Amino acid sequence: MTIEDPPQVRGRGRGDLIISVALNPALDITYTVPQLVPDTSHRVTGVVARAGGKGLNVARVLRQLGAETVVLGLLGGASGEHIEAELVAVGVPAQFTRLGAETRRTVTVLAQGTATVLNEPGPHVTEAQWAAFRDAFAERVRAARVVVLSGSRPPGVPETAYAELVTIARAAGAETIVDADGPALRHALAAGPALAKPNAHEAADLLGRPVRTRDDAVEVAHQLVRLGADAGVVSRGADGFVAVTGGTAYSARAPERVSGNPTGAGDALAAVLAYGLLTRAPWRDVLARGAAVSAAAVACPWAGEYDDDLAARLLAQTTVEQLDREQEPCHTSPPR
Ligand SMILES: O=P(O)(O)OC[C@H]1O[C@](O)(CO)[C@@H](O)[C@H]1O
Repeated sequence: MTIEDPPQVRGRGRGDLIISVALNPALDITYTVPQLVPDTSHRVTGVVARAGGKGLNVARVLRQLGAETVVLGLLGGASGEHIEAELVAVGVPAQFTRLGAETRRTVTVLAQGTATVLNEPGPHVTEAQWAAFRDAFAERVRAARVVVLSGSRPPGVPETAYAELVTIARAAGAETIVDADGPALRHALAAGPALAKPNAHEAADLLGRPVRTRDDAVEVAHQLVRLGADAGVVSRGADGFVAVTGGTAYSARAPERVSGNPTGAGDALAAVLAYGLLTRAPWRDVLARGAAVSAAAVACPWAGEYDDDLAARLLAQTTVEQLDREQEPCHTSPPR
């Protein structure tokens, strides 16, 4: 199956639910300083604390897109309570497996158009807590059509975690998007997700060298497909992203550079791709919308939302370029 060929059989009368998995949510602290200078102290001119982590950002954008979504994740301590209260306040449904330890914080320092990000590793998760989460996921995924698996794993969650969740989701008839890196991405690819979406930095590991150019990104997107995904998308920050499915590569980019906070732009792209899988919109339209919405997310000061008006204006001028078809080797395995 390629992304362009919608599956003929849908689930057992399931609705339009998209699950966004948040194994390592975070209280995202964003500081603004006039200038960031290492080895000096700084007066912070702006402080914002918001519920974040990739899974939460994806869910928020899905909600803004009009999708029905629920966050499934792991949470603990006072920052966990803050996160849960905030999700209730913004109307994003969530179901968390409780941890004894404190949910992490991340710190983003905005200065002169740059964003410096410090991500804590997260709380330790026991085997029993991971098993409890997996059971809750297996139950809930039966009602879902699409699952987004994004972000880092807290200590204690195995590197096969996303692979296990892809396998459970596929068995339940739901499609999966994986946004991860390192061994977690490799294992998840082998489990056959519908789509993998690392950024260029995260994908470098698969190429064995930095992903610098568009050609590098195309090469590694093909690699994502060879390793098991139906489609591979590699995001390249302000340069947009490349997407490969069915042996064909596409490049999409917003028509202008948007200044602001790029944190969470990749999460906005993952949300649009998930919504595209759900609606089976034409692939090119999904890619154009992904480029417009992720660029419009940069205009918002915090991760997990995008500027609606800007997204509509950018979308009207976004073009998706089809690149060369890859020459398939003779020994490729048959499509699933
Ligand atoms: O899960 P990680 O890969 O550690 O990334 C977490 C961070 O990334 C963001 O989700 C932005 O992509 C932030 O909200 C922050 O929490």
